[in-house]
Amino acid sequence: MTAPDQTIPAAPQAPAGPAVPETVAETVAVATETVAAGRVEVLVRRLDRAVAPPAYAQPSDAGADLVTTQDVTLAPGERAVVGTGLAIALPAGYAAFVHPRSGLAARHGVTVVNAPGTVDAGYRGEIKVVLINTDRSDPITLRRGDRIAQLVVQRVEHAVFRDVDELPASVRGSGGFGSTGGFGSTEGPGAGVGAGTPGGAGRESGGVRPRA
Ligand SMILES: O=c1ccn([C@H]2C[C@H](O)[C@@H](COP(=O)(O)OP(=O)(O)OP(=O)(O)O)O2)c(=O)[nH]1
Repeated sequence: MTAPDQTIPAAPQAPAGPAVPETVAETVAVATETVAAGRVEVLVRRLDRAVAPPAYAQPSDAGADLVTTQDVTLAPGERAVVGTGLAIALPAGYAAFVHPRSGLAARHGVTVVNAPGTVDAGYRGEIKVVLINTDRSDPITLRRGDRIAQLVVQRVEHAVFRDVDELPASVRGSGGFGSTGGFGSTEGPGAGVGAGTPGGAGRESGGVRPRA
């Protein structure tokens, strides 16, 4: 494998990202080091060889930056599906989440429509970012190599969904959006979305009753 001539740095101001192992021995060494450091190894396939693997700009960052592989101009209110040039294989029990970058959001109103986008462990296609320009007057142009989003890798539980007739009581009950007050809600618990549905807010009935 030859090194790419022109790699798009994932985080230009950050220290260089992880070196890409070139041989089997290097790959094994990197994997061993990763496990020893208590980190999860994520295999990255660079569909666009000029794109570096995702990198954390700071050691304590939760998200690794993703870049766009294309120039894109978004008019006010316009959205676009943008390629990152990367595909990954996550270990079973993990997912990766495509989050907006706060700086882009605060300065330009650019965010991720489906935030956070969910990348399933079994997905092998290119990671795409669904961007939208929420600014009401200014278009924005993003250039190939610009950092547009961040990828957060997390362990996820697989639930066993058990069908029951009643749920255990809780302090919140079925009080939904806004039921704890604020934004004009003056009626307290039970006023929010969800109140009044079967088994409503403040319900006192007891434990789980399995479906007969
Ligand atoms: O921001 C995102 C979100 C998803 N994906 C990829 C990875 C994910 O595994 C796949 C499907 O995403 P999701 O399950 O969210 O989409 P869906 O609309 O529910 O599609 P599907 O029916 O294929 O699950 O698309 C991305 O590349 N970027």
